[in-house]
Amino acid sequence: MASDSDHDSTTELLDEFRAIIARSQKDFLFTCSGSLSCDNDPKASEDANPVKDPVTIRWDPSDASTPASQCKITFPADSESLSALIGDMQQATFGLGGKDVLDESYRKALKLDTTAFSTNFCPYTAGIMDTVSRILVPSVSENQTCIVRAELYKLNIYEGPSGHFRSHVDTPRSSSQFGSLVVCLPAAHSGGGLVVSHKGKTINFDWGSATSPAVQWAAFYSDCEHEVLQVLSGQRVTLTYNLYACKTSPEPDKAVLNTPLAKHLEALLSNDKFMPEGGFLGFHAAHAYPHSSRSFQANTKSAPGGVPPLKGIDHVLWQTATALGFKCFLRPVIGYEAYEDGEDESSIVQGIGQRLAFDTLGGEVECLADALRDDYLSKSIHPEDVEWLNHCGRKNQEVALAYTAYGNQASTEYVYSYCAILIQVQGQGSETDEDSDTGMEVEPASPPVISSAPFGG
Ligand SMILES: O=C(O)CCC(=O)C(=O)O
Ligand SMILES: [Fe+2]
Repeated sequence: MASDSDHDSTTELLDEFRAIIARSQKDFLFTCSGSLSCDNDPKASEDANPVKDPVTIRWDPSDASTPASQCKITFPADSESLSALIGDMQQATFGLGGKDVLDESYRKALKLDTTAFSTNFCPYTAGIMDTVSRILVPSVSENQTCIVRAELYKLNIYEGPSGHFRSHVDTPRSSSQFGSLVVCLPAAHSGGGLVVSHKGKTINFDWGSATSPAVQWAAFYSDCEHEVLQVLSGQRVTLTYNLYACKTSPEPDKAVLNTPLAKHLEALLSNDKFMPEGGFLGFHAAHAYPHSSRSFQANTKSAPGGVPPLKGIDHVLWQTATALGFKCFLRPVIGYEAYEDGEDESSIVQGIGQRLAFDTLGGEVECLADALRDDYLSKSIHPEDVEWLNHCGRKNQEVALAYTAYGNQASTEYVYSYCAILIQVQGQGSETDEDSDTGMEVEPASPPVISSAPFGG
């Protein structure tokens, strides 16, 4: 039996580790940005001015008799030259509860799909993807390669005086999508700031206030809420891209073991007085992750229960625990209504789902939590059996599984899930048998590998 002093020493270790996690969490960025000058200064070096050729867009005219020469625009562009393009664009919709909706009070913007336009702008040659990989796709060791891919999604124009897009998250197109990239082309406008928020922090990218022509951009984790404020005048022209990541090596990154976080986690987990009966050390993930249906996964090559690319502190904690030899699970945290025996009033309690993919994902967001609860909550572990490193940080009602109520596209295949990372502690007396019943489905291979990246949606 554990004595009082054993208990005190493990409590102290656990509290220290909680403090380290809380501090580290603040260090992680959720967005990055840049500006590429379009001043054609012949003296500027290529590094300082990577957008050498003017950015050009060519598009399909809505009237087939319009000559191709009139369906081309070069940036920086003024209102007059943008008018032909604007005339050939359609109103942009957004996703709400699995349906595409046109509602100008929520989103007023024009769009062209990638089937209807092409551009010479390339985020790789412009150096944007290097910055995005460095900042948003956390470090991988030399023996790990990570493929980061940007897929052009839309051309949008938000026009003054009323273009805007209210708060939403970007609908995940596959479990390997981690982010979104917005590239704002040089065209005069005012207002229209892109405001990105995460855990109480907010950043406003106000591209309309640039004093000289530039291609300005921002990338962010696509589960972060964001909005386009009202454009007051002019035209705000953007290219949007979906960002995908795929780690190709199953090796945990040993470099993470040199951090204070790793030293403390090791001290805690190697202390045989800590959770002597075994159990789980849990962390309410800083980010939400795509939750997909098994039938959808069966049709793609992504493995059921596969772990999506983790973001920020979530990635670091996972890497650290796996590099220390512990098994980790990424699981949805579900809020559901429960009735106490003999009570008439229900209360919202949290449950941990058995896996991050389930059988009956439908279009109706409301059905999702119910379906999940019925599908596998009964078999899963209870949150009270977990030693938590942090609080959930959301009001109980918001712990609901999916929150793509407002997305930028309708989806019935992927929604985001609030998640927990669970680190399995074996305990002294507990079985070490791989097949011991944890109440959890085992991940394939060594997460966070995605064995075959389902690039694209
Ligand atoms: O134009 C922007 O800055 C962002 C647009 C956006 O959020 C979207 O298309 O989903
Ligand atoms: Fe968006």
